[in-house]
Amino acid sequence: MIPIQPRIKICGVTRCEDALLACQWGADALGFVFYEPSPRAVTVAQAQAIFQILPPFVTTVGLFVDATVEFVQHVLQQIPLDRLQFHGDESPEYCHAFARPYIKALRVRENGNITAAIADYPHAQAILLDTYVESAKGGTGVCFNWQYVPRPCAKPIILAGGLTPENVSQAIQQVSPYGVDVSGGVETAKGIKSAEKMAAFIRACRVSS
Ligand SMILES: O=C(O)c1ccccc1NCC(=O)[C@H](O)[C@H](O)COP(=O)(O)O
Repeated sequence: MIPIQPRIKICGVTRCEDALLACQWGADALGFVFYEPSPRAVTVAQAQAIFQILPPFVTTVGLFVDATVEFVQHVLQQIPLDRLQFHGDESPEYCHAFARPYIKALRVRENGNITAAIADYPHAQAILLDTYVESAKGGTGVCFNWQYVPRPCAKPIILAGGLTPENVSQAIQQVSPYGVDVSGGVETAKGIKSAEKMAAFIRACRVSS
């Protein structure tokens, strides 16, 4: 039987060289943060420069946090994003209104039951589970207890939050997610990806599946 390999998304890409290396090592998707307070935020111009050098067959994901409809549309008009990712408190109606495939991020709290929250987003293509941290909306480098991932789940699950080359293998074995998403765990500084860490992360994903 062919083993099921989790899809790998490298999030918070800000530089052409990091995007190219991530693709070279075999990342399936790249995430671009359109949320100004984030240290990993990109401008439309930065994202356009990266898109010009991307190879084919890599899914591009635009990440927004409680953005205005106008801002999301403004970005969509200028950048051919494959997917939208909503990482704030966006309603199901808001997420669906763009008529684009989207990923809804939900942040898992201590002892949190997220099954009901997942059911609130019937049109989401996948649910990304990240760690609830009061002071930040995401990209915290903090893991949640993977026992809280509902199994089976009505939607494909993308596991995020504090994943690293060291723990991703254990995460995949425990959760069997559709995909994994990493930001801080493959960086040398916020927004600056490490070639070695990206390679190690992707290798660990492939070995464990
Ligand atoms: O990366 C950010 O700075 C960020 C800010 C606000 C909302 C979301 C953000 N990132 C979302 C991601 O997709 C991250 O990959 C995910 O939260 C996991 O991050 P990490 O724990 O650093 O791997």
